[in-house]
Amino acid sequence: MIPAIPDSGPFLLAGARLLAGHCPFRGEPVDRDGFVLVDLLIDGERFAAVAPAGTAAHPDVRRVDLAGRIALETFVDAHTHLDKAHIWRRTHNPTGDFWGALDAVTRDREAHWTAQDVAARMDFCLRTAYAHGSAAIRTHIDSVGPQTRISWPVLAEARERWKGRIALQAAPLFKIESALDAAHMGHVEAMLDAYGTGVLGAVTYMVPELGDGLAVLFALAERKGWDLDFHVDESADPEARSLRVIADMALARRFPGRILAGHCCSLSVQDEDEHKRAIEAAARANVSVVSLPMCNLFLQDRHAGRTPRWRGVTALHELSDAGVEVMIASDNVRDPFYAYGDLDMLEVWREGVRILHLDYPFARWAPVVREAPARAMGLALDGVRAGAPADLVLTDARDFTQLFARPHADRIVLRAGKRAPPPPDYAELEALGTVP
Ligand SMILES: O=c1cc[nH]c(=O)[nH]1
Repeated sequence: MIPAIPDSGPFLLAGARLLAGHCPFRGEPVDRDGFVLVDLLIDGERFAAVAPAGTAAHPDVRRVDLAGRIALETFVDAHTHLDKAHIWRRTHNPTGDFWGALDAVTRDREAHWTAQDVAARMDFCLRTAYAHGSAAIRTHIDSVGPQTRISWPVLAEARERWKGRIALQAAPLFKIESALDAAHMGHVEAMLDAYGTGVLGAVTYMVPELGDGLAVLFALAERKGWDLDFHVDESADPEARSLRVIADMALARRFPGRILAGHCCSLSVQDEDEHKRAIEAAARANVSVVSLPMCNLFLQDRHAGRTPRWRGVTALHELSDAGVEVMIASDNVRDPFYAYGDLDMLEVWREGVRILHLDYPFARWAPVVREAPARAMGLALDGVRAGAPADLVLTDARDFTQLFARPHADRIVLRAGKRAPPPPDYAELEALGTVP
């Protein structure tokens, strides 16, 4: 059990196991998993000192002996859908596949997504993510028909309310064909101007309008100085090749912003030539890729009466080896696209390790839940160093297999030196009317 943490500082967390890459000093012994042992002095909201274990003796300060337990930095979740979350009991996915999800969400959105409904579910999500240790989140916002004008003000209000605790970004979500509809794009542009976070996006797949639709989005993003974030080739069809189309367009236009491509599932079922060409193009165009391992495992290769043979995830190792910035994220939570999940990046990491083999060595992949998504989102993170906010996720694990063997529901999330509240109770969802 993790020892009790004082309610107020100053206090010393002695003998914490911190990833060497997160440690502000060098020269201390690094263990087989890539951790160093450190002492962390916390005073008020900030770290007052970070020192090699055993060297920060403060006789007047309360000492908590972590005895080699792992202390992680907070997480960054670059791809979520806070506007859809927790609608499962109201509208489930009868087939469990992608098309069943799309149809169910459309029905639920048209019937229920008032500002109040979206705001309540979004706030539940943010409290959950905060409790699990996330400090930054990007959500996609379904921007279709009248929903566009309902959801964006809600997002802006949540963003303001969570400022300083969770950095919240958002990208609009609509089919790429809709980029050719001037009225639709007028609404999207107006909402992003008023309430957006400088990120434009859409869902891309192999429709005849793909090139023209992308050109509209690239041109708008260039004019506004926005980044781009796409849902790309979320499919088992090897002919789904929009990742390369996006990368080629970025190169041709010398796009100056950041581009994040989510899913890219079909990349891992393409023939060797196409697979290589797409990866090379993504690397040259500086397109980052976020894999959504839990949602892909749920939706992809699902056929009634047949056991799945494919994990559904993109070629993350090959992308990383080619120099593409790669990361993993939560994606959907208890909605028709994914029936489970809890905006818990430690769960995403644990499942990512298993589904995508993000181990051997574990530490090489640790940036996929923090540094890589932060770069893709353009965020500057405070690390563990004297003067920085005392933000940590304390666990009972002492090595990576202990970290990934258990869910660590007993973790202690420290934000600005104080223990974060636990995740909200599901009973709240009943009271919010999100459950029939
Ligand atoms: O919400 C969505 C939309 C598209 N694809 C997903 O995985 N989730």
